[in-house]
Amino acid sequence: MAKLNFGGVEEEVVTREEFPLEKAREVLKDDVIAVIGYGVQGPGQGLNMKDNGFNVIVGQRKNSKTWDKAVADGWVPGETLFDIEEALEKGTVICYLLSDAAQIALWPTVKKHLTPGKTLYFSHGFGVTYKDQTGIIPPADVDVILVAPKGSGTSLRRLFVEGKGLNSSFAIYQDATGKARERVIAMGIGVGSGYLFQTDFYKEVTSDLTGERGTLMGAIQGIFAAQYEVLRENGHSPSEAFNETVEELTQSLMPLVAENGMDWMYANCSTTAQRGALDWWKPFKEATKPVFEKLYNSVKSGEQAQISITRNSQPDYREKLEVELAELRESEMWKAGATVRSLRPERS
Ligand SMILES: NC(=O)c1ccc[n+]([C@@H]2O[C@H](COP(=O)([O-])OP(=O)(O)OC[C@H]3O[C@@H](n4cnc5c(N)ncnc54)[C@H](O)[C@@H]3O)[C@@H](O)[C@H]2O)c1
Ligand SMILES: CC(C)(O)[C@@H](O)C(=O)O
Ligand SMILES: [Mg+2]
Ligand SMILES: [Mg+2]
Repeated sequence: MAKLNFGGVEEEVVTREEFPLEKAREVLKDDVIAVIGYGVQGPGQGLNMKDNGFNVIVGQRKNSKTWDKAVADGWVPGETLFDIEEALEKGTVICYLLSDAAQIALWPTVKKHLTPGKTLYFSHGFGVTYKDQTGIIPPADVDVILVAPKGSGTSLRRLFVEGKGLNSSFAIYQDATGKARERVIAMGIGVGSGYLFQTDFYKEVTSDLTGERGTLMGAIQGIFAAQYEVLRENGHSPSEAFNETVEELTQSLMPLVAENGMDWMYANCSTTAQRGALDWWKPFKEATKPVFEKLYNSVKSGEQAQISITRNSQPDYREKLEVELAELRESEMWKAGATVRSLRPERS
């Protein structure tokens, strides 16, 4: 593993150079990798592994939209696409990529097919960390591993196709074969990770649940909405408010942050902007830190997991989510956003 200095802290990471794809293929050459579930991660990881030369099959409910999507993506019924039980039977590595809530309902079926020597693979520490709530307790004679791409399965696939890669964390919960380490790294390389950093199941789930509720998804929408509202309440037009809140960030400034860090983005703005940003980031930090602390505690206590399980286990959870997503989509801010996006020169 390469030792690198992350802001003064030494960490070990696994790069593609030290664990090349050929080695990953060699490690898993006798395996049948069964991707169970074809939502967001299923297609990303499954297609990347297939294109990387691994022996991959998909297990999905027949007569479902996602079965049809799998067929459209090139998986062949009876050859590489099976119903869930058949895929569980054939797979030696079971990639459990159903939604976290659905993993609970299907667990007794999965467990039945986890014969000694098989590998149970997750992309989230959720199921086993919150085992008191999920009932997911793997048998002792299987390897239990995790590769969690740090981003959407959609980006995982897109970046792979572009010859790039998302970073992933990896963890070992149970090493029954003594080979779990090389097998988890081989899976991580196989799904198209740019590099891999080690964690454990607990740290993965607590950081991941915090991140997506926080700056990655929840907090960002909250801050956008607050600023947009203040601008509108003070007489600014929707296009001005949207451009000054979202469009400039995603189109101009975040790419600069991604490329070379925050100070470099600041340095590419006016001295007036820099003065203001340097003065104001601290009050924003102070105002939001208590919310992040509350969030982290709610994750740590298992409350966030329980909410997710309860809400996403209801038979009509999809319809209810769709109503809430539609509320966002139909808000003035995001409707203004749709118009702004349509005006991007590359779209016209
Ligand atoms: N979405 C992401 O990009 C992402 C990123 C990193 C990690 N993860 C993790 O990867 C795993 C899979 O997440 P996802 O977002 O791809 O899942 P998802 O919510 O898209 O659902 C995956 C599949 O579960 C199926 N499903 C739902 N309920 C079912 C049921 N009762 N019986 C059988 N199948 C059912 C759906 O049809 C779908 O094919 C989760 O552990 C998640 O936390 C997801
Ligand atoms: C893509 C995310 C937010 O990183 C993932 O954690 C998820 O749950 O979908
Ligand atoms: Mg997540
Ligand atoms: Mg995540």
